[in-house]
Amino acid sequence: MTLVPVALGDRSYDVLVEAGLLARAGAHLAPLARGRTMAIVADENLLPHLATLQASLSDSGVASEAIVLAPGEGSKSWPTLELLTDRLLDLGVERGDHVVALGGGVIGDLVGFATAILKRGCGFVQIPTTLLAQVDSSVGGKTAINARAGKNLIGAFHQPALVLIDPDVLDTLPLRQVRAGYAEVVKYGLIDDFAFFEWCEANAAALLAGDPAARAYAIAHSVGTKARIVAADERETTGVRALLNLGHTFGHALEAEAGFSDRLLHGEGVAAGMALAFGYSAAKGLCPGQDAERVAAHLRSVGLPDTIAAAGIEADGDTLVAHMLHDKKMDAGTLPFLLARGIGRTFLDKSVDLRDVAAFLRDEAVAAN
Ligand SMILES: NC(=O)c1ccc[n+]([C@@H]2O[C@H](COP(=O)([O-])OP(=O)(O)OC[C@H]3O[C@@H](n4cnc5c(N)ncnc54)[C@H](O)[C@@H]3O)[C@@H](O)[C@H]2O)c1
Ligand SMILES: O=C(O)C(=O)C[C@@H](O)[C@H](O)[C@H](O)COP(=O)(O)O
Ligand SMILES: [Zn+2]
Repeated sequence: MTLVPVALGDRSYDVLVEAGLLARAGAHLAPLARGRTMAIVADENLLPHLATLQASLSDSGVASEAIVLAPGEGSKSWPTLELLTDRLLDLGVERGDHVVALGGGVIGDLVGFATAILKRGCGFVQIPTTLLAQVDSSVGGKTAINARAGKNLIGAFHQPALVLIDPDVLDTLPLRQVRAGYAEVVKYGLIDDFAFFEWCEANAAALLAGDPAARAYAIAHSVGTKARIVAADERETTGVRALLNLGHTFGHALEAEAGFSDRLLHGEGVAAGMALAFGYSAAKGLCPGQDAERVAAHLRSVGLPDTIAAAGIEADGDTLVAHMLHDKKMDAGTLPFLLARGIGRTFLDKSVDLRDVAAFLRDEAVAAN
């Protein structure tokens, strides 16, 4: 068992990582259940894992009620939030209860936000079931739904009370989803950890093939990095946590063009976005061109998109920049960008001219075609 503490004062919690943990989750959840029925929220693709969890809770003497939602990014929406909060209220969830989010980043973000606002805040537990959720979204307390204007625009910071990670549940995850999650793994190397990027280059194939040792290392290392960054800047106010947004300003714009649908998964948008951030940094002379090419080559080698075209998007630079104006990092009319001086040397640049970004994206789209 790997235990990663997330040190946030009275909001501190543990992340437990262990193969087979789902079948033993009941023992960890029973103290949070307080003898009451636990609500579990999952999506339709998680029914076998839901059954394992409910059996484990039952073995620990905890009754549970499942709420099963439609899978996919579309569930991070007002209608699903309304449906979910109504169901939780019907179940009589109290402020002292802990709702269990069993699923990927969609279920985690949605349940996190629902519990942040239900009765002005009740508890929740993350049991992430995608690689992306195990290495990133289940930790750190960013919760949200999407708005017509863009990604994650309605949300709250709300930390879980516990995160239980069972890497074995990834055995049922489709390869495309594993790849998308891998984008957030390699992100940690690109931000500030060149040695981890080298580990990724050497071990990506094994990780994507489900090798248990590669999985265990990637998850523990990623969660450790995320916990460190979140503890340093919980609410993204000092610029430290903003580093986790590498590739996301570009990526969210691409996701918006895809209509927040399965056409482009979040991790795929982030992969293309990171390649664009490195490409733009190289074009501005901030980063060696060979580093930008090395990042793009690695993403291509694992089957992730490294250009706007490879992401399946046809929008022009101005259209993409228009989406970026909704980015939550906007500050007094300027948009700070995560750029790079090299692999593992990401920084926040507050002097980027959006007209320049639009021109870069125009050129990039032409070059890739
Ligand atoms: N809060 C954060 O810090 C944070 C970080 C990164 C991403 N996110 C958000 O996470 C979301 C993406 O999450 P995701 O990539 O996990 O997608 P997801 O939650 O949509 O899950 C991907 C697909 O895999 C299925 N699935 C999940 N677990 C499975 C399993 N074990 N076996 C078989 N199928 C399974 C789901 O039903 C879904 O169809 C995006 O909305 C993104 O914005 C949030
Ligand atoms: O935890 C963070 O901080 C992140 O930025 C992690 C990202 O991978 C994640 O996609 C996050 O939801 C993006 O944040 P947002 O503030 O741009 O919505
Ligand atoms: Zn992300």
